[in-house]
Amino acid sequence: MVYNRFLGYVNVIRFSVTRERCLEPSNTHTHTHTLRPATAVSLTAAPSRHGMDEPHSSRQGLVLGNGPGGGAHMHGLFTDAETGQVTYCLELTDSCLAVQRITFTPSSPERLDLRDCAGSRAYLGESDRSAYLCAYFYPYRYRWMASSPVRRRDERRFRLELNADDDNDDAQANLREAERWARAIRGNSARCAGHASGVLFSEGLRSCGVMVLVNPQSGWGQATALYNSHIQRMLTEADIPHTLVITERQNHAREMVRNADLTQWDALVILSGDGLLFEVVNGLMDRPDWEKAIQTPVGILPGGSGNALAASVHHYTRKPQVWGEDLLVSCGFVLCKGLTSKLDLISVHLSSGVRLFSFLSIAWGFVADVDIESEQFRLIGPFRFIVGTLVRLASLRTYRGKLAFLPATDNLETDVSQAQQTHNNRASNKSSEHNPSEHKRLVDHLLVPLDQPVPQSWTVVEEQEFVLVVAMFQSYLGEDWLVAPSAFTDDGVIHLFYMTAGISRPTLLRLFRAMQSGTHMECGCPHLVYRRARALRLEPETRPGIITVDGEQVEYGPLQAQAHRGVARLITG
Ligand SMILES: Nc1ncnc2c1ncn2[C@@H]1O[C@H](COP(=O)(O)OP(=O)(O)OP(=O)(O)O)[C@@H](O)[C@H]1O
Repeated sequence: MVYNRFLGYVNVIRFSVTRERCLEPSNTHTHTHTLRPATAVSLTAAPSRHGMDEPHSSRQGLVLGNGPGGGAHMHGLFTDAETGQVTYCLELTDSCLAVQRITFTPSSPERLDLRDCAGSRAYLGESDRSAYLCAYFYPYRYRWMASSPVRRRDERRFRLELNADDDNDDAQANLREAERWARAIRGNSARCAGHASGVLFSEGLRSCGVMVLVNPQSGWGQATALYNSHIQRMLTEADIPHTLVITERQNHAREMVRNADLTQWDALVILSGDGLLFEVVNGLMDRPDWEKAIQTPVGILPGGSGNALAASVHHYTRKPQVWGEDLLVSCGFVLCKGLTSKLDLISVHLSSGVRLFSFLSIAWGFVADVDIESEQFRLIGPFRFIVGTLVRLASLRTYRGKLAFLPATDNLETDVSQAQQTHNNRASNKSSEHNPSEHKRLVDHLLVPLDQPVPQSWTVVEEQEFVLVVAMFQSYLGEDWLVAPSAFTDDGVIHLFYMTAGISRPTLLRLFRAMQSGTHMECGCPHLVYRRARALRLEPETRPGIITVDGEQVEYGPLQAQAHRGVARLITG
C-alpha cells in the first residue's frame, strides 16, 4: 500500500514538472463576483454556444456532409500555430480528428480519439489576422516509472489564414471558419460521449451553469489550489460556465443547497472530500421539493483526504487505479464529458430519530476508528489513514454488538415486493403511529421501528464480537481501499462486509493490503464475510465507540438503513 502510494506521489511530482503548455490568450472572460453567503466567487463565462452550422463548403474547410454517426465530416488545411510554416491536413470524422503533416516530411495521419476530447474553441490572433483553432484532449499515456497509463493533457493548436487581404472582414472570415471547426469538434465529441448509456447534464445549459463548491479546509487544505491549477482551466476548455463557491464552515453547503434556486444550476460539483457531498445530498433532501431537487446532478472532484466517491467514479470508467492529481484530472475529464448516471441513496435512521441520506458507506469498529482518530494527522493528507491503521493495529480491539440484514436476491423486484409486504404489515399494525418524515419522503418499506425485532425474512448474524462492520454503497472506501469492486452507482445493493473477532494482526494487515487491489475476498479468510443486502440493522453494545456515515461521525448507538435505488444523479464516466 505504502509502495503504491509512493508511486502515486511520484506521479504527482512528475505531473507538475511535465505539465504541458498553458492556455494561450483566451477569448473567455473570468469575473469575480460576490455571492452571499460564499466568501469568494468567480464566474467563468464560457464562449457563446451555438448549434452546429449547416454543412457548406469553403475555400479551406470542406464539409463533406454528415458521418455515419450523424456528426459533421470535414476536411481542411491549417498551419502550425507558432510559425505558420508547417501545413497540416485536418480531417474530422464521427470518432476522431486526424492530423496529417503535408509539408516538409509528410507524416501519416495521427488519429486523435474524440472520446478523449474535453473541448475545442476558436479565437482571433492578437497581432495578426489569422484565426486559431484549439482542441483539448486528455488521452491515456504512460509516464516514466508508472505502471499504468494516466490521462494527460494534450492541447492541439492550428492557425487558419484563408484570405491574403489585410482587412478586418478577412480576419472575421477566418474566425468564422475556425469557430465552425471548433463547434463541429465539440459536437462530434459530445456525440461520442452520448453513445454510452447515460444522459448529458450539459444538454440545455442554464444561466448559472455549474456550482463548484470548494471546502478550503479539506484534505491538507489544497482544494482551492487544485481548482486554480486544474479545474478552472478544464471547465473553460469544455465550455462549461461555472460559479465557484468557497465554503466558510461546517453545514454552510447544506444550508446553501437547501435554499438555492436550483432552476439556475445544471449541476452541483464538489471539489473536496466526501463530507461536503454528504452535506449537499442531505441539503437537497431537506427541501420541501426534494423529489425534484435530488434530480440535480452532483459531481465529485477529489480535494479531501479520503476521496472515496472520486476513486469510485474513476473505477467505473474501467481504467487502472490512479491517485492524487491523476485522479483529479480523471474526474475533471469525467465532469467535462458530462454524462450522468443514477445514484443510490441509503436512508439511515439513528436511534434519536434523525434520518440521514448516505451515498457511500456506514462504518463501525476498526475502519470508523481509523477514520476519526486519524483526523489529528490531517496535515499529512491521505497518509493519515496509513498512520491511523498502524496505530489502531497496534492497539487492536474488538467491538460487541448485533448485526442483521435483509439479503439482496438477484431480483430486485422480488425484494421490492417483499418490502411492500413488510410495509403493508407494518402499516396495518401501526396505523395510529405517525412519522411525519415518511409522509413526505421516500418510504423505508423494509424497516420496522428500531425498538421492534427485525422482520423474519432478515438474516441475524450469529457472531456478536466484531473487528469491523462496513456497509459499502460504492466501490471505494478511500483512494486506496477498493472494498467492494462489484458495487455500482445504482445497483440498489448494500455491500456488507464484517470481520469477526479472532483474526490475527498479520492476517488483518494482509487483508488491508489486498483491499488496495480489491482482492481481499480471494484471501479466503474465514473471519471476513461479505453479504449483499437491501437493508441492515446494527446495534452496538461496546461503549464508547465511533460510527461514521460517509466518513462523517454520527451519534453512537443503534441504527438501521435501507437502500433506495437510483434516486439521485451522479456525473460519471
Ligand atoms: N470552510 C470550512 N471550514 C471548516 N470545515 C468545513 C468547511 N467547509 C466544510 N467543512 C466541513 O469539513 C468537513 C470535512 O470535509 P470533507 O469531507 O469535504 O473533507 P475531508 O474530511 O478532508 O475529506 P475526506 O472526507 O475525503 O477525508 C465536513 O463535515 C464539512 O462540513
